[in-house]
Formats: sequence, structure tokens, C-alpha cells
Amino acid sequence: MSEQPLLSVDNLTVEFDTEAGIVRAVDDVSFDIHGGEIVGLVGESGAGKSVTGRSLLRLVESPGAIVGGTVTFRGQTIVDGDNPENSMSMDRLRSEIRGQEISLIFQDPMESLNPVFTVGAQMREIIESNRDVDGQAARTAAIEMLHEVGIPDPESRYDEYPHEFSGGMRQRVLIAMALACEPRLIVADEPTTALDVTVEGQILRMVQELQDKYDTSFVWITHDMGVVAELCDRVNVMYLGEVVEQAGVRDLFRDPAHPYTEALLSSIPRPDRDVELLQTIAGRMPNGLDPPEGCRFHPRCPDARDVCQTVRPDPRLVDGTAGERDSARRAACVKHDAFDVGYDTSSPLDTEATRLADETEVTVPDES
Ligand SMILES: Nc1ncnc2c1ncn2[C@@H]1O[C@H](COP(=O)(O)OP(=O)(O)OP(=O)(O)O)[C@@H](O)[C@H]1O
Ligand code: NI
Repeated sequence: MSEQPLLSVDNLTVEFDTEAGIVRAVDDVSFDIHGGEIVGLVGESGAGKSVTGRSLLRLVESPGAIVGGTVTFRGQTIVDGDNPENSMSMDRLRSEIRGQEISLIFQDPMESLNPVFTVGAQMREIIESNRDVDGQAARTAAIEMLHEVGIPDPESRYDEYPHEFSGGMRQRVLIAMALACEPRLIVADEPTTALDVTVEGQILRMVQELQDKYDTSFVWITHDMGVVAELCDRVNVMYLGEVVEQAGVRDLFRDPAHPYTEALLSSIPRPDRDVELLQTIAGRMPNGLDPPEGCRFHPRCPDARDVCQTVRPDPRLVDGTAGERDSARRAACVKHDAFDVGYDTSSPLDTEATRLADETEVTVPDES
């Protein structure tokens, strides 16, 4: 992909100034989104996915602040954490970007839907304020959009209130609202997580169809590698505020380059594997207040060696990048040659994760 990215995130850093201390929720994160792409942000709870998503529209709330890095959309600087005077004005951001060029969809539809107005009224208002159309045309466009996202009988549902819709239908409404202004980019923060898998699957397929039709780009935030597999073109795997792997989805699934990615992949259920054999990731994600020294994942990493306690890896281009597309493959793990910090000669660490890995090798013959 050689054309100019639609949106670039460069060295984004976001901190929360809490009573307990400063939490770096997003630490030096960089990625691009090209036109027509669906890019995943995946990782466990607390990885910094939502804060990253909100940062793209400068919606991080106090006590959080973007303290470093930039977000650039079509050549315009939405935010510059290093030189705030270069950031776009809030007025311009509100009138020209939010909703119009970039829309956000949240996990909880009630965060965006007002319970006291009908769905139709809310859609009409958004369309009227973002497009140059009168009330009647906005109504027609809203009904058309509801139809487009698969809401049966959209004309009568137009006059219903949000609580009259099921969870899945509400998320469809949100997607309709986001698409109604024909944005170039939609940031979707776990919009299907609360739904059952059948409804989730229907919505993911619908998003793909709409994406094809409108050529909208998406940032899709999820903790579920299954969703990534189904929906995304490329993915950024996040761990404790950092991007640890960045790859095309096929490359990522075929040959994960970071042990954390591997762990996430082995924790998704697969029809060809017994549930009991599912590997869970050892330990919990540490607290962002006091992240581990060296590689942040090393206390949970089955491949951890001495050197991982001291060297803090940045996401670098690694071997095996020659996939079928020219998408760069990056991993923040010193076991790759790109680092050359003596991983091969360093002694293995004795951690819960490395012990678990040993046990798994020894005690899981074909006894199932
Ligand atoms: N309002 C806040 N006040 C203090 N710290 C916060 C706040 N919001 C987020 N954080 C910090 O930022 C970290 C990342 O939060 P974020 O919501 O981005 O995680 P996430 O990856 O979206 O997780 P989840 O899957 O649970 O939504 C949190 O673990 C927390 O330390
Ligand atoms: Ni989140």
C-alpha cells in the first residue's frame, strides 16, 4: 500500500493523572489506516484500546490527556501532543471532522442514543446537521439507512424509541447513524461484544457488505481474535498501552510474531480443538501504574529469557514480512533478529508462564 494513509497515528502517548499516580494508558503507539481498510485494535481489558480509539477524535476525558505524538487525518493534524499549538481547533474538529469525516460507535448504544427521542428523530437530526438537506429528505435518508443496516420494516420502526429495539437492532441503528453522514472513517469500540454470537456474526457480515459498498474505513476495537479473523484486513495487537504486533490478518494468523499474539490465538475456541486443551494466558495483565521493567509481557511470556527483563522492545520490522501483500509486519519482541540483544544466548526465565509451557509439553499427550 503506497498511497497516503487516511489516518496516521504517530507515537501517540496518553496519560491519566490519578490519585494513585500517573498511568500511561497509551505509550508511543503508531499505526496507519488506509482508505477502505478495516484495521483491528485487539488486546485484553485495560490494554488501552478504547483510549487509543477516543484519542483519534480527541475525546479523552480528564484526568486523561494526550501528552505526546500526533494524529493526522488526510494531512490535517487533529492533535499534536508534543506541540499542542499545532493541533486543530476544537471548533474545527467539531464542525468539520467529528461525525462528518470520522464517526464513533460505542459498545453501549445508550451512550449514543437518547432514550426520550425516537430513533428516527435522532437520525434525522444527525443527517440534517451534517448534510445539506431538509427535514423530509432527511427522513427519507434515515429510513433508507435503517433499511440498509437490515432493520425490518424501517418506516414504522422510525417512530419507535430506543428501548423498543433489541440489543442487536440498537447496534444496527448506531451503525446506521454513523454511516448516515457518509464518513470516511468509523471507529467502532466493541460494538458487538455484548451481543450473542449469532447476532454478532450477522452484524459483522453486514459491516463487511456496507464497507464494500461505501468504501468506509474502520478501526475495529475488540478483545476477540475471532472477530479480527472475520472482519479485519490488518491488526494492531495491544498489550499494556503498547502495540506489540502489527500485521496483515492472514500473516498474523498463519505465523504470529509476538508471544502475546500467540497466546491470544491459542485462547480462541476452535472446532478442531478440545476446550480443555485451550491454553489460557498465564497470570493477569499487570497494573498500568507500575508496569514491569523490560518487556511488559515478560512475566507472562512462555518464551521469556533474562534479557527480556531489561530490554524494552519497540515494534520493529521482523522477518517473515514477505506476505502476499506489502503490508509491513512489526513485532516488539527481542527473540527476533531485528533486535540483536543476545536473546539466543540468554538463559530462560523461571516464571509461571515458562513453567506452564513446560508442563503443557510434558503432560498433554493424547489423553483426551
Ligand atoms: N477515566 C480513567 N481514569 C483513570 N485511568 C483510566 C481511565 N480510563 C482509562 N484509564 C486507564 O487506561 C487503561 C486503558 O483503558 P482502556 O479503556 O483504553 O482499555 P481497553 O483496552 O479499552 O479495555 P476494555 O477491553 O476493558 O475496554 C486502563 O487500564 C486504565 O489504567
Ligand atoms: Ni475498551
